[in-house]
Amino acid sequence: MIHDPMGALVDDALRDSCGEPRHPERVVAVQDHFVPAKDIESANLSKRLREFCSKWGVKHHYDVRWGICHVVLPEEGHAAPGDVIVGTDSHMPTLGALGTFSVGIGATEMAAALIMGKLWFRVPETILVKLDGSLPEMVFAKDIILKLISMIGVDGANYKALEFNGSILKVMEMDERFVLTNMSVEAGAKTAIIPVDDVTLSYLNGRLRRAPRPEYSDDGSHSDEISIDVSSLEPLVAIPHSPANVKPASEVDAEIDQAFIGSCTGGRLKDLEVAARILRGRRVKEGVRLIVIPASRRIYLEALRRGIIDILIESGATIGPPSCGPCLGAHLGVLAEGEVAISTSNRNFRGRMGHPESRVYLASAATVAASAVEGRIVDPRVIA
Ligand SMILES: CC(C)[C@H](C(=O)O)[C@@H](O)C(=O)O
Ligand code: SF4
Repeated sequence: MIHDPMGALVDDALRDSCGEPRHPERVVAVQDHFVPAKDIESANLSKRLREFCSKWGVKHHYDVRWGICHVVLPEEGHAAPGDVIVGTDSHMPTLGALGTFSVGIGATEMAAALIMGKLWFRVPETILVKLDGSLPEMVFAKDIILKLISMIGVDGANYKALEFNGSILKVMEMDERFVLTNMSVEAGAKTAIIPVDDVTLSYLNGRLRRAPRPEYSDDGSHSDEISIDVSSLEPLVAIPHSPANVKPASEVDAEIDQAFIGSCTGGRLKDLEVAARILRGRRVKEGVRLIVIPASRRIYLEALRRGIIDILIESGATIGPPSCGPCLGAHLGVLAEGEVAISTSNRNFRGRMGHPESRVYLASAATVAASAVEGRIVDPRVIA
């Protein structure tokens, strides 16, 4: 997978190596970060990726409108259990929720992978993360993964694989599973995986382009094990400037300027649905900007059909086109100096969503929606 911010670099690296893609039919290109183009530089990047695709015969090219790569690949059937997938984005492990081995790589490695059709990896050790219990009201996968990151730290899983298992997975839908694998990266994980089960197979039904070949861990193959009883969790927030800096939402005291519901870990249908449940019949606080960006056009369409978008707009939200949007401070909601945002995205590093003196808090869609109503960070159970 190659996307718009990296396509030009991959093209340069290919040219420097005098090579060409061996299997263009295995390449997927997605225009998602700076779309629709926000300035001349991003327009040029998008153009370079388009030219790359036509030059090398890359047919799976998802241009402006399709959505974010980590959402589009699974939706369009490009991630099958057992696949080894590489992509020029750090959140590639998201696809591990479908039982793939998926990792992020740089442009030169991508050039090598394209030319050779293979890459070298050291097999990562696997930490088993056992999630048992039952999720309390208004507690979601985002709260579970924030809890895990706070327990092991931003380097706690460096070059390791995180495997999620336990009784909670049996009742966890795909939209939530992707949140766990996506944000494993924020704990340093090389990749993440969830064993393929009926939930995976029913999600894949009708989408897949090839037969699934699920792989399962051997007994005793994990280097470590972490258990979390999710019954004891409450809505959590990562406070600036680290995803490991986690506190209960009820203990955070912060007024907000902007609330963002979107990104590859917070713009799925489930997130929009949960937000609409809270925002129905309520108004976003005067002075707060609520920006909602469905992570793909399929999600956008489904949210329209279900009346979710109406509820969000009536509450005062602005809806943006499927893209990464403000997640990396690119466009559609960049923060000014001193501004504070709460966001369903995955990173709150200094300056991530705009000015270095802005502050970003991370939370579930429920916590973000409730905070938009109150104008300050709150535990969503106070208004749910
Ligand atoms: C721009 C891209 C290379 C980057 C990444 O690899 O993660 C982005 O998606 C991010 O989330 O910071
Ligand atoms: S939504 Fe954010 S985290 Fe995800 S790929 Fe885009 S910029 Fe990266």
